[in-house]
Amino acid sequence: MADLEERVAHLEVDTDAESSDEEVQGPSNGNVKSIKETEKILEKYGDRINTGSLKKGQKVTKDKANRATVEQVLDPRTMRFLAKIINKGIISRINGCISTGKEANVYHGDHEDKSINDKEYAVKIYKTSILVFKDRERYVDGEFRFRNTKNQSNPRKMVKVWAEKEFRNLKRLYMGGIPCPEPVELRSHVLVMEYLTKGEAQPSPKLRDHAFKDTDDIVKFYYEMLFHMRRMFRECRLVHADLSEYNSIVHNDKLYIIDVSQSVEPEHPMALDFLRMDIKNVNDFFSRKKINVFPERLLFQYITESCKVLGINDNSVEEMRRYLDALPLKEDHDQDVEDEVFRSVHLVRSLNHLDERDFERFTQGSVATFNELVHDDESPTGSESSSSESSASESESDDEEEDSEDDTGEFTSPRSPAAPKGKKFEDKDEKKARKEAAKAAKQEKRKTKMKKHVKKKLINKRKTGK
Ligand SMILES: Nc1ncnc2c1ncn2[C@@H]1O[C@H](COP(=O)(O)OP(=O)(O)OP(=O)(O)O)[C@@H](O)[C@H]1O
Ligand SMILES: [Mg+2]
Repeated sequence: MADLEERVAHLEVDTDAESSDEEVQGPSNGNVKSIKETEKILEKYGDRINTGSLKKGQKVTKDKANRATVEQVLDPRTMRFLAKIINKGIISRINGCISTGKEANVYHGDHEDKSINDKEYAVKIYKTSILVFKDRERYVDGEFRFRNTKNQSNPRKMVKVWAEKEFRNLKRLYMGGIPCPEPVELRSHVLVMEYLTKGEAQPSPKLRDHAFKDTDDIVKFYYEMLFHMRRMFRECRLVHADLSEYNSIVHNDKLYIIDVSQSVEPEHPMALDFLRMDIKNVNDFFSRKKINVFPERLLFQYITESCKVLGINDNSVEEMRRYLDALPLKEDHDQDVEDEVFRSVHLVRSLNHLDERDFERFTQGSVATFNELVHDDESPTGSESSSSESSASESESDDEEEDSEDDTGEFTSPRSPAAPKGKKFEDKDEKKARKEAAKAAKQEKRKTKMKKHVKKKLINKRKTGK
């Protein structure tokens, strides 16, 4: 690990140097000096940069025509940052583009002289188009680490923050031992990282394009994905927030996580919503591969709960696997409804995050708190971790009545308060009377309880109404 720390520790984000540099030189203010400077850079590097799509075994072309395209694709500022990266000796050329996304383009870079450096790099260059920003704000707002990000409307500043977020998040994953491209260098909105390749400069496939050998192979990658999600949350304190088969790569038969620019810390106001969406996306992909997946609520608990609560040791993949093996799989579509309800619950982190407006609904048991939500009566830990946050449901449910839904369509917490200790000393008659009263209350409640088929219709209506 020391070697790992060394290799990553020196990676300090030196965007400050850039920003001053950028302020002085910024060609956007069109001063003559910077235009001349750009000319010089293009002169020197233009023919070593190929922005066309990367072909198998393609070498960089030297022709002038290529320079024209470079000028179109890479603006002068980007060229300047690229020149710095080349000057630093990390790469000596860009061989082609491996992906053009809505947020960024990813290029393949390496060193012509393999004796100097035989590594290959992915160079991710972020776009500054405003329209992408709308989408990004919600991932930066509420992030403690980026609380001082001012002028979010300034695309150049925002794109730098976005690239810095990805760089820092990648570092956390890399240090946390989660397979991901090693972060190498960040210059403003240009991020250099390890290139995951299957040879001949070709990128290793996304999970979506991986040719699974058999069902065991599919289950293996499903488990690996879940291990990574838990480790990201527990060790790296990150929720990916855009996890899917598009943002994971199968490299050397292992699952790698990429594209962590939007990842947030668990304290982010929407972290738990993002996590539930990640769980849904992962489950959707693997169920399309025809394997039984786990209920989303149980996965949410698996990813977020401490080792103590789950009774596992995170350092043992065996124990993490055994825990999952013991979880009940989703059998039928009924549980799709449960998943849908789980996802629609308005989730507050804990009672002290409860807004005034929610308090009313909480006392009626129609808002779940994070702890309550992930536990049910069966789980051994239910009483332990939620006693502090037990819901105020009016009566104890002795029998296995399934979670009921009140008329707001909200999910009422399945958790009933842990039986007070003193009960075992109460006398027989009193206990009998209490049970009678509880039964009567339950009958009463059952009359207004939403029938399963109605719940289903309600959910479907919501679905089609989308
Ligand atoms: N380090 C890498 N090694 C190999 N391939 C990579 C690497 N990083 C990214 N890629 C490839 O480039 C694609 C886009 O990368 P990424 O998802 O990080 O960018 P993006 O801006 O989110 O693009 P998109 O909008 O398409 O998701 C990935 O799906 C992957 O195929
Ligand atoms: Mg992506």
